[in-house]
Order: sequence, then C-alpha cells, then structure tokens
Amino acid sequence: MGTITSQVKKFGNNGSMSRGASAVSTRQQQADVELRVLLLGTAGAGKTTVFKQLQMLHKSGFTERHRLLYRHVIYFNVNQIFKELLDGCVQLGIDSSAIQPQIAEITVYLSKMEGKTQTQNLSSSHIVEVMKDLWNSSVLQQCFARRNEIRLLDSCEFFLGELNTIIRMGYSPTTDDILRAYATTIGTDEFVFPFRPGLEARLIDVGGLAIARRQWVNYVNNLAAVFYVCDLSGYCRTVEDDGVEKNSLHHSLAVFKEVEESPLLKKTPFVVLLNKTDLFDTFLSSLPLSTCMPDFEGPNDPFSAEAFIRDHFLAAFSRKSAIYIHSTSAINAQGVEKMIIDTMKVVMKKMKSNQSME
Ligand SMILES: Nc1nc2c(ncn2[C@@H]2O[C@H](COP(=O)(O)OP(=O)(O)OP(=O)(O)O)[C@@H](O)[C@H]2O)c(=O)[nH]1
Ligand SMILES: [Mg+2]
Repeated sequence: MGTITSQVKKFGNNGSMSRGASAVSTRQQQADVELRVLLLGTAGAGKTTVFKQLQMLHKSGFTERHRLLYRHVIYFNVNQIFKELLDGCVQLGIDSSAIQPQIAEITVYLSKMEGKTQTQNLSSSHIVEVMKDLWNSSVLQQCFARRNEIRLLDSCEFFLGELNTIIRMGYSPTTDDILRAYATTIGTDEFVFPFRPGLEARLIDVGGLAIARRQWVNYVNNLAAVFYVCDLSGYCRTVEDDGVEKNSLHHSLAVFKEVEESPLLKKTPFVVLLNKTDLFDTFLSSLPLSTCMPDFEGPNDPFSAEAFIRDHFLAAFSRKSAIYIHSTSAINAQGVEKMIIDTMKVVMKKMKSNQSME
C-alpha cells in the first residue's frame, strides 16, 4: 500500500522528490506563521465533512456558487443510491425484477437533472412519487435493512427522506444537505482560519483512496498535528481498496499504523477522530462488535464497543503521550469546531512543555 512509509522508502528522505519537494519547501516557509493541520484517513471516513464544518463556520456559511455545485453532487448521489440499492438486491439475492422499469426511469431523469441549470424546467412531481414508492417498497426496504452487506452511501436514508425538497426546480442545498453530500476528494483542499490572536491554522484535506494516499507524503512536513479520521461504523462493512475487499475498520487501523510508523511523522502529535458515532450506534444495536473483532467480549453497548476500538488505536501508536482520541459525528455542526480548537490547544501546550524540557 503506497502510503507515507512506502513513499519515504521509495524516494528517500533527502528532499530529492522534484515536484513534491518544492511544494513542501513552500509549506515549510508558511509554517513559521501558521499551524498546519493535516486530515488523514481512509476513503469515506469523514475528512471532508470535518473540513466543511470548519470552512462553513469561518466563512459564515456556503456561498450560492458552492450550493449550486453541491446540487449536482447531490443529484449524482441520489442516482448512485438507487443504483447501489439495485446492485445490492442482486448481491443479496432479493428479486428486483418488478422495480427495474422504475429504476431505469429514475436514472434517466436524474442524469438530466445533474446537468440542468436553475432556470431550465423539468417537471418533477411524477418522478418524486415514483422514487418515494420505490424507496418504500418491500424490495428496497429489505435491501436497506441489510445495508452493511452492500456498498451504499451513508446518506441514503437522509436524501431519500428529503425527495420532495431535493427533486424540484430552484432547489438550493441546505447546509445539512451539503454535509451529507459525498464526492471523493481528488487532490487537496486547504483552508486557513484564525486559531488565536496572531496565529492562524491551515487545515489540509486530502483524499483517502489508495491512489490519493500515495500523495500524502507531500503534505507531512512541519505539521502541528495530524487528525486521523476513522469511520467507526465500518466495523461491520467492507470496502474495496486497490482492488482488494477489506473490512473497513481493520483497513482504517492498518493505514493508521502505516502512517504512525512514518519517520516523517515521528514528532507529530496525532488526534484520532472516531467518527460516525450515529451510524455506529445504529449498527451496534443489531450487529455485535464481535462480528469484526472476535476478541471483544462485550457488553455490546456503544460505550464499551467504542472504548475497545479506542484501545486498538492506542495499541497501534508507539508514542503514548502524543495521541488524543475523540468521538465525533461530523454531520452534526455542534461541537466539531470546538473539539478541534480545544484539542489543538492541548496539543500546543504539550508541545511547548516538551520543548522546554529538551
Ligand atoms: N451519518 C454520518 N455520515 C457521515 C459522518 N461523517 C461523514 N459522513 C458522510 O460520509 C460520507 C463521506 O464523507 P467525506 O467527509 O466526504 O469522506 P472523506 O474522508 O473526505 O472521503 P474521501 O475524500 O473519499 O477520502 C459523506 O456522505 C458524509 O456526509 C457522520 O458522522 N455520520
Ligand atoms: Mg474527502
């Protein structure tokens, strides 16, 4: 897996990477006046959602241009959800022949919507009813009940519960809609916000797919902290990574271990965000944690299960004094920013006291 450790091995640690090296040296200069914080984690863990939360708070919401861009992502997501549910039926052996025509109709409609501008008209009332009936059909509900066994966007229930609002002309996504939208990050996104008077923080969001992880090495110099985002609800789900099917939580722990072992990050404090606590709690009520972690002896409540996963992250980290672990649900505005700022303050204080002891 080409993450930071293997990249260091591949290129050596002597600054000889041509494009990467110049990018890093620019960032080193910036680091004198700002704290650089890098968001890492596997694909879909919630990095961009955390990033959006901070961006939104500091820019007083999203601009109309932003909202319009997200409108396309959301139509794409709804389209994808129906396709995934249909694929899920096939995978789970649920007979979906009766709903094929409606799915085809929805796909054609949403593909048109993805490309439409606000002013062009496309009648929606009929298709919304088709979508709602389909979503409430026993075929799709049976499939949804086993959603941990199939590939399905986390925002399925949210978007399909909002069809009346979303599938209409003039739709402008709300902040909640934007936080629920998913487009995998290609490249990076950066955002600067005031950390305290006279000091700014730069939050850097990168992609978590295998191909994007190969670029992480370009962003690791002079970091004040790494925020590693883990999708807790992945304990009962699988992901495909570099063509290999893996348990999502085991995959997240493996990538974490690889990052933690990177010589370039040996002095960087880590903050682990155990994310998607809302989904974790829901899955846990019917699927015990022991299905993925046989060593877990219970009780199977969210508190004990989370503590067990937390211990796995602690065990995977060699510098016990430089790791902080928090639980989050990044779709909920309350608390994400405060948690990040408060944690950063603790990290900074710790770094200062370490430096004065050296
Ligand atoms: N229910 C729920 N959904 C979440 C939470 N955090 C993120 N999501 C959803 O998970 C999906 C993926 O989130 P992103 O933040 O885009 O994931 P990412 O880590 O940036 O993924 P990549 O860019 O592919 O690496 C989005 O649909 C989010 O709305 C959470 O706490 N609860
Ligand atoms: Mg992302």
